[in-house]
Amino acid sequence: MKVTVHRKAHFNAAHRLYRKDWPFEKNEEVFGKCNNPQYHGHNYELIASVTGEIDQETGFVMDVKILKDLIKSEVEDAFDHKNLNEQVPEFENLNPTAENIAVVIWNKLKPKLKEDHQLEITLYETPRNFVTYKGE
Ligand SMILES: Nc1nc2c(c(=O)[nH]1)N=C([C@H](O)[C@H](O)COP(=O)(O)OP(=O)(O)OP(=O)(O)O)CN2
Ligand SMILES: [Zn+2]
Repeated sequence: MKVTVHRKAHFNAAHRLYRKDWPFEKNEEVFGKCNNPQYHGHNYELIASVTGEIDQETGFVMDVKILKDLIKSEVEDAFDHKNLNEQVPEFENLNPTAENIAVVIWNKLKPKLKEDHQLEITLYETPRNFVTYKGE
């Protein structure tokens, strides 16, 4: 019997959507206002969902306090109040779209979980735009 534990978190970050190897005009055509060199920010809302068997002794799939601390050390400390393009090494050559941010978060958290735990990341970039990634 598998159960999923969810933990919500948030971080604020600035970004610009563009490719360094494209001319400004092409970035403008593809990414529009998100290509503004002045950057813009989002209040990202994150949901990390861990699925696994309930431990019969503790009754936990995973202690949520441990998940909370992992999200803080791996995501919030790294991304909160940062310029993703300029200050977060993972995005030096990776466009910080919601899709790519979700994959980066999954890659940071998954190795910290038990091997038989599945992880799904839900990332809201705005209240109406969100992505999900579960490592497939
Ligand atoms: N597939 C993606 N498309 C877009 C992404 C993304 O990460 N993945 N990101 C952006 C922009 O960064 C930004 O999120 C879009 O802002 P905006 O269009 O203003 O979003 P809103 O939800 O505020 O827009 P409403 O029209 O008010 O719903 C663009 N595309
Ligand atoms: Zn944006």
